Amino acid sequence: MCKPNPSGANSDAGMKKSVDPSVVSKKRIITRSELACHNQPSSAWCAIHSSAGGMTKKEKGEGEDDGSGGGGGYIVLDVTNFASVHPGGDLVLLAAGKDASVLFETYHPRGVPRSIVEKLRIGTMEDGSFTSFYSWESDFYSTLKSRVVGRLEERGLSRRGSLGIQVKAIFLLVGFWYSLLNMYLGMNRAFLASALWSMSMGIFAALIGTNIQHDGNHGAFARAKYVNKVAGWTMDMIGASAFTWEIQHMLGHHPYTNVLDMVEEERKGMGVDCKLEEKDQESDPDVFSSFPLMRMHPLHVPSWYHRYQHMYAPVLFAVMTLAKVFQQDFEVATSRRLYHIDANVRYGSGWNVARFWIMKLVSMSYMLGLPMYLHGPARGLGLFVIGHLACGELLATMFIVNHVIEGVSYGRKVPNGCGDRNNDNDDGKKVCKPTTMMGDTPMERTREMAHERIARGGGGVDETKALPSVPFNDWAAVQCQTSVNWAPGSWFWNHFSGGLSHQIEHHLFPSICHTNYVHIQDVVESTCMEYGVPYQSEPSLWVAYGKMINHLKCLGRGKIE
Ligand code: HEM
Repeated sequence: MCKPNPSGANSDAGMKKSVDPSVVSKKRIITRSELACHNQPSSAWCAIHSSAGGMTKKEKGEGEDDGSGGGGGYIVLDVTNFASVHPGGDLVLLAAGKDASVLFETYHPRGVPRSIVEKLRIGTMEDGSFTSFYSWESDFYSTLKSRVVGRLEERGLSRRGSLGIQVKAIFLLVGFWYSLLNMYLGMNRAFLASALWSMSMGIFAALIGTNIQHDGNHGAFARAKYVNKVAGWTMDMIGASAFTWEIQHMLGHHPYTNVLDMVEEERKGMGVDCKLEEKDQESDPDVFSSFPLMRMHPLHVPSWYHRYQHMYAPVLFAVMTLAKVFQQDFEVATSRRLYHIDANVRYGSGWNVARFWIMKLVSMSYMLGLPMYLHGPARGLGLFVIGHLACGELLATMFIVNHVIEGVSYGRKVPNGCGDRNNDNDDGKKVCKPTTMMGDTPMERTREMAHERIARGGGGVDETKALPSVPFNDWAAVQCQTSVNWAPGSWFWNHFSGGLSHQIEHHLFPSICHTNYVHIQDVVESTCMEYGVPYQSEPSLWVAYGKMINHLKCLGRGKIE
């Protein structure tokens, strides 16, 4: 329940329209539950780490040292009215009601002027409101940003949109509708012919998902926000909800890749489901959404059947999109939450809910209803399922290898320190070093190697320079520890996968169009090397797939707890 606050800014009236920041003291203390109330398009407040705002203590309005080193506290912005003028469109609303530091940092490679942040600022979060997994102290990410933006400018490339993505989008849309049409028209031919067209439709749907909607919803398909919106809607065109995808992918998976909140896991184990605003948002839904069917995180309790998960995983992957279209979308739209993530920011609006139902109805009528009418109920249903199986298999194959694979790290948030040798954390924060399934810490290994390289000199290394300090839980460094590339530098695979083959670059720069990843890959890799941060690449999709299956096999045996 949302409680009124002393200033009245959060009263019922306050919920209807945004607060005029000029009349609200920037020193006003805002609680976590108050922030959580402003979680809708009609009233959207978000918290960002004060260092994300790039502000000094004086600018924060606190006057005195708060002990945060300029980066410990959180400021609160009211972005309700700003959404209509925001260059990234209504993506800014995704931040509503939450700690939006990661979104704020990652979607603005050129930064955001302080004056804008100050204008939107309405207060400061109560001390201790959030305990984040991440550190923002190192200059690793800011160096990456300036080098990547510099490279794109040098080559005359736009950060968002490209001719390549637009031509490809037309080809994929034509391919999808042409396959669907041929599937309809095959009613007097052998079932096999229609089944092949249905598979083709499924493959085009998967590629629309990774190439058009993915960039569109990340704000990377084009410079114009309306074009991005339409590109994002292609998700609904292929039958799934773009809103649910945004909640799961942009609010869950991207900011908190492979991180598991152990308190929530413990609660779940005991059957306790506390209020949304009391839940920790820092947990990646992608690593636990398939549990207990599959064990994708080393801290999940293994069951006997997980021993066989590497065998049945490819079958489960294939039904993945069916589960999204028929179960997850409806559950999220009606409950307005996805696991621990508040989905009100999208499903709290009547227009959005109407759009959800209309698009479901329309897409189901041409993808399922019409084939059933033309081919008969059983054949029509069969064709629909065949299309989805092809779509699900391709999507999962290209996606899962990026985060569930030998060598990749997993993070965990725990209540009282980590307690084991590998994970002693010296700063009292409730985070542990990301480790692999085997318990090693790639970050430590990479930094040791970097120190040795520096000591040896040569190989382009400046031995007069010390290795820059990067905490193991630096946000950008965590992305490099938890994501893996395959076929890096390959123009073809980058285009085919919609940039999934350059997953490290994608996680670091989600708002940069995927056609640019081949142009920035070497910049990211060399900066990682310079800073002693892991950068894992597999030579091809096939090698990555083999390693993913092997990894699932080991996880299934419950080798490491
Ligand atoms: C929280 C307060 C936010 C403020 C004050 C803000 C402000 C801005 C500003 C000033 C720009 C223009 C930057 C430039 O020209 O390089 C911008 C661009 C953008 N914003 Fe935000 N933003 C906010 C949150 C968000 C969030 C939460 C998202 C995504 C979920 C987002 C996505 C984008 C995108 C995609 C662009 C275009 C980036 C580009 O041109 O490279 N913004 N924003």
